[in-house]
Amino acid sequence: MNRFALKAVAFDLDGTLIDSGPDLALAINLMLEELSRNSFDSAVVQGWVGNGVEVLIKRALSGQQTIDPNLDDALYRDARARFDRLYAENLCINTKPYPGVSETLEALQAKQIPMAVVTNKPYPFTQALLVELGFDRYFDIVLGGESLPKRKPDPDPLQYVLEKRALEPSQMLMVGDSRNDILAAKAAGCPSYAVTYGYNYGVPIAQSHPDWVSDSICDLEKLFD
Ligand SMILES: O=C(O)COP(=O)(O)O
Ligand SMILES: [Mg+2]
Repeated sequence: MNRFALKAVAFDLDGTLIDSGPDLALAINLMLEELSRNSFDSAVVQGWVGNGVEVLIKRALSGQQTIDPNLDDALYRDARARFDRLYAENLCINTKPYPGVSETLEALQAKQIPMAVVTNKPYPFTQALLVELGFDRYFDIVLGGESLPKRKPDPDPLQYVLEKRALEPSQMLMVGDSRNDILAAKAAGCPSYAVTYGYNYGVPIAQSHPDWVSDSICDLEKLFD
């Protein structure tokens, strides 16, 4: 992979820039409680993060990673309304940036590297968290999981950013924690950098064959020297 071609970065959010899993699990368990359903260990719920809120809620209602094909749509819609309220109320209780994230964003901005957020998290939660954590000033493009008709692992959100920036796929690095990020990057033709600390359904991210894999986001900045 020719790192010298790199001119821009697209970052995943949950599990890459911020450890939002505990607050997502809290909101899911409060939602399940309101629906008089059993709650789950935070770690179990965090293992279901990565395909957006609809899939997360459907997994929670199914009680497992594989969504029950007979899940009632009215139940989902009721649960979604409850989750949206409960997560908005508990958005940033325990959510914090991973080590090295602030320094990396600062260093890339100093190098004038354009940065985008491409997340499967709904846009309103994404934007509110970026503002709350003081990260919104780093990103001129922020796409949520419901911003476009298709989300990661489809390449569409990355292609949208490439078009806006008039860049070739090889010029934009996708940075993520889950196989959906790496699949989206490969489908768009973008190189990918995976961090090992996020949420990837308990599977090592190296199995998705990113171009770079690291325990830390700090190594990323050196690719832009
Ligand atoms: O909300 C999710 O399911 C995951 O969000 P992410 O794409 O930022 O990891
Ligand atoms: Mg993620």
